[in-house]
Amino acid sequence: MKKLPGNPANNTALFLDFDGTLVNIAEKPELVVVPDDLLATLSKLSAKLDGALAIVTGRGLDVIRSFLPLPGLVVAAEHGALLDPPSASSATLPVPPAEWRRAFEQFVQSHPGALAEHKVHGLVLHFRLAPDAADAARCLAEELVSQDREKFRVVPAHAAVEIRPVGADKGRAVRSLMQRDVFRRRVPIFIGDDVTDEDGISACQELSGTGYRIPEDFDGSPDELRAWLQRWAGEDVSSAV
Ligand SMILES: O=P(O)(O)OC[C@H]1O[C@H](O[C@H]2O[C@H](CO)[C@@H](O)[C@H](O)[C@H]2O)[C@H](O)[C@@H](O)[C@@H]1O
Repeated sequence: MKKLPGNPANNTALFLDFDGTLVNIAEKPELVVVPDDLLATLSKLSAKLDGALAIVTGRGLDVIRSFLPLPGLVVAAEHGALLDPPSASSATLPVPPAEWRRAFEQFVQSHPGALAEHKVHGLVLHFRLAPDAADAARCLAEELVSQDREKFRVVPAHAAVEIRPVGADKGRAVRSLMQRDVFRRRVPIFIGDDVTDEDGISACQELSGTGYRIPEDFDGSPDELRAWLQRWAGEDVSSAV
């Protein structure tokens, strides 16, 4: 376990993952609960960091904006495939073929409890409520991606498997955001919980920053992270956790 900075420097650029990091994992993607005070904490921290705070998530852009409706909050959605505000130079990534979307829907029909999540550039097959379908879900994703490995890849997720464009990863998102005036010359910190967050942590380390992991550094608990963020934001956390 790394020692957490009690009071991180104000020249930090802070990159936060969403699911399993800012909010607890839920049985279905739409069931996550955003605690009442989280928006106020993020808003205060963003102001403290002069806007150098970004949410870097696998969620779709509209979805994350609906969970965190904070004007001016920088977001990298779909693992960095979509930046908001967008980059002038952002490359256009491919979208999955309609047949792949249909194949996921057919899978869901024949595997009760499984869920298909459709994003602009990616597709997720969730099996948290259908654990027996895990192997078949992974096989289907691999089979589809084998048709176009130049453009797409399969990425494991928490109780899910995702098809994602080659070139969409959280490290790329961090490097791109760090070139913006708001983030440039700051010390980046990435906080995440999952294998997809490792790209973001590595990018921060390359840029002389660091990363923290929920399992090791926050006792496996988004509650602990939120309390730490609240203290950093200057809030009273005595009754918050
Ligand atoms: O990058 P993140 O913000 O961590 O998003 C990763 C994926 O999170 C969501 O799925 C995961 O969380 C769900 C809600 O807790 C859970 O039900 C599911 O089992 C997890 O895999 C989201 O649905 C995906 O789109 C994100 O890529």
